[in-house]
Amino acid sequence: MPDIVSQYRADLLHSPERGQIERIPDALVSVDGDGMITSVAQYSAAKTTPDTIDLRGQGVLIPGLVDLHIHAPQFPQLGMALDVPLEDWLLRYTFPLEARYADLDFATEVYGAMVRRLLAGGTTTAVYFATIHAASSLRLAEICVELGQRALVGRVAMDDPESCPEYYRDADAKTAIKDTADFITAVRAIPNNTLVEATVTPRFIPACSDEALAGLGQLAAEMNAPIQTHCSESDWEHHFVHARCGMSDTFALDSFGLLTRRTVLAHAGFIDDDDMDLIRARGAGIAHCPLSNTYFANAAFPLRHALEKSVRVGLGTDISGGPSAFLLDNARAAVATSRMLETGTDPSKEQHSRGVPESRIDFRGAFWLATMGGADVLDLPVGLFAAGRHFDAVLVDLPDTDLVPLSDEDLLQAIVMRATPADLKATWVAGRRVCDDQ
Ligand SMILES: Nc1nc2[nH]cnc2c(=O)[nH]1
Repeated sequence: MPDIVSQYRADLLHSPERGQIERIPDALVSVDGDGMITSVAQYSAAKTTPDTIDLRGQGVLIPGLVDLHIHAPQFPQLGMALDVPLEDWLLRYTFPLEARYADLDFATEVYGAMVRRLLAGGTTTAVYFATIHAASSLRLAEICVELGQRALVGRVAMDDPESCPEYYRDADAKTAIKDTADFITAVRAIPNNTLVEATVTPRFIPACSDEALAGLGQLAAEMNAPIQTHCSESDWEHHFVHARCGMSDTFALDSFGLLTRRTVLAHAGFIDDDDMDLIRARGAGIAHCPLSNTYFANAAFPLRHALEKSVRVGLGTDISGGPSAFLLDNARAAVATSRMLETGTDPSKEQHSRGVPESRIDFRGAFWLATMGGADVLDLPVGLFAAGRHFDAVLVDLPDTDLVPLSDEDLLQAIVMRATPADLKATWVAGRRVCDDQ
């Protein structure tokens, strides 16, 4: 095992179990040359080196945030074009923007700016959809390696001429599958790449032919690759798949070999109990994107029900279906939408018939989703300060927290509910400080 190369003296705040938080004041975190935590101890009891980095008085250290769903090419339209339904949005705004990534210079500029912005916002692990373009999708993976962000990156497959415009689609199913295989091989060949993995990425069932979906399922199995796609996102999408496949997205994806332990399903707002049981049985996970769902989903994802059925769930910003690149905006939106689902929203209805009882989560659950929940979906050893986990961390210095004494719970609630990117003072991924200008 590599020797200890860094030690951090800091106040730690993390969530080992859903619903629980743990604060370790004045801790010493030891990290080896691979960026792996070797021990977490009380400072007074620990053996230190003279170079220990003392973060006391500069804020509290939380685990890095895990964003399970980002459309990297949509970063330039963040906060825009949210006034139309999903199916119009794709055709009017999003496909024309994504088509521009045939231009490698444009891709390099946008992807560099975006990865820097996300690191400054504490996103240490990101799951990206890129575009259909092999070269610029590879450039995104290279930029993540260079700037030090842990990531899963997918070259998007979409070949169905019925739903994808001629100017932006794969020529046919064979091209979609071959370009995906070549992309995975190319990402695996990036020099010094310990951070980025390539995914098989059928955009969603409506954009792909059956031949492409089946071929991509087979490819994922052959190359042991992770998979990401959209699932039961909106009324339109959910009914489209039922009409075409005669079953839900979940069952259809499974029939194509696309529902595995390594699958991340974005949104999943319309999944029912049978879908949840199948998702749990296959071990797939869900990227819950509450801000995006507000605009495109037509309903609130039954988050707590899914968690109580032991479905693995984390959070996604869904840039740019959601208007914020900051994952904690989605953590607080997850709290808000779960409470609206529980209470209901139509005041003309009686209280007892207005909502779905026992739907709410609180700030503890939201913090867990943003850290450990995402780590769990990806089976990555991040999300927690413990030996054997990567040192992916964020230093948060929330203003005005010294005006009255705060309990650990108060401090965490304040971070989850009101921190902004400006309150994040440093970000580390695998022991490397990746953000100097916060
Ligand atoms: N939110 C969202 N849903 C999709 N479904 C298919 N493509 C997309 C996309 O880019 N964003």
